[in-house]
Amino acid sequence: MTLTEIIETFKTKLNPSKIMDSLERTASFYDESENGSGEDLKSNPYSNSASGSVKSSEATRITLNEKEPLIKLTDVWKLYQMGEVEFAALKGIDLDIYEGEFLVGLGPSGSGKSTLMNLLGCLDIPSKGTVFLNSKDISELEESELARIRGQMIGFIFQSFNLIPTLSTEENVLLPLEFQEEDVQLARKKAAYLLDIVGLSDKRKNLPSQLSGGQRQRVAIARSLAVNPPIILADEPTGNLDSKTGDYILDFLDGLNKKEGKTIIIVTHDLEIVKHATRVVYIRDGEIEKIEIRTKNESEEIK
Ligand SMILES: Nc1ncnc2c1ncn2[C@@H]1O[C@H](COP(=O)(O)OP(=O)(O)OP(=O)(O)O)[C@@H](O)[C@H]1O
Repeated sequence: MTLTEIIETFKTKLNPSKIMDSLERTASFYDESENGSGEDLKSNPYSNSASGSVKSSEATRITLNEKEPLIKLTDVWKLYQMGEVEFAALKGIDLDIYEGEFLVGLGPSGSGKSTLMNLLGCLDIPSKGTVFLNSKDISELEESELARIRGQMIGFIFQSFNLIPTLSTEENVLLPLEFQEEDVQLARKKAAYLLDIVGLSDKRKNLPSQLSGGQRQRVAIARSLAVNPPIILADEPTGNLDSKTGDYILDFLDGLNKKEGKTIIIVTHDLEIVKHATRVVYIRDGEIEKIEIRTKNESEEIK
């Protein structure tokens, strides 16, 4: 199925005209470039320099100063109604996350890690308490405003954020750029560049079903980086991966943190991930059990 055919299918079912217009422009660009434009898609479209970095030249500090948290949770509760019974998945979480941290949330199954990630990623709002993103109370924002901020600021590497099965690897990476109304030609250069840095240039035409689990995870990473967000949230990024692919992904995220200053937040069961952390938050039964600050030496000891 060609991209144009996929768009026609979507059109008849959904008809979100703005997105469709944008996708159509992409399709026409594809059709033209299929004939071979000979352009260099591997030069870094995020930067004027050829440093091989995702970092854009316009990347700047988000918070006013380093003492101000990028994300702040105060007395956050998440309650689920189970028939007559109310279940507290999070019980009064207080947590400040600063720009440039590599924060790992560790906890057993059912401790509330994914619930916490949904709140940190502004995908959900707390039942009680407040989540501030760059000093803005997220529950006071309109859904459209929240979606816009989320789209610009946060890249998600979640197992549940599945790739769209009918779109190729490259088209999946292009999607967030379409939502940001990125110039089609630049968007395509960005997608090609990102697929190159996650080592999947040769798979750009493949559908997700034609990729291994680790390759799909790498596409999800490329997609999460497409809009060059300053915050990356990852829920079990190494889950179901062989150790080699898992290490590759963690080293990649580590590089984004150390070289690009991106804020990385990961929740996991995987103790191996701790060695990359600047702080480890231990979660148990919906509460923070303890927080550990890690120095470089401690991180190296674990290796
Ligand atoms: N929509 C929901 N309705 C009711 N209970 C829920 C809901 N979502 C999560 N829970 C419960 O909240 C608790 C925390 O769930 P959560 O998914 O955050 O845990 P987790 O630490 O991420 O677990 P895992 O490591 O197994 O993914 C669990 O007891 C779960 O059953």
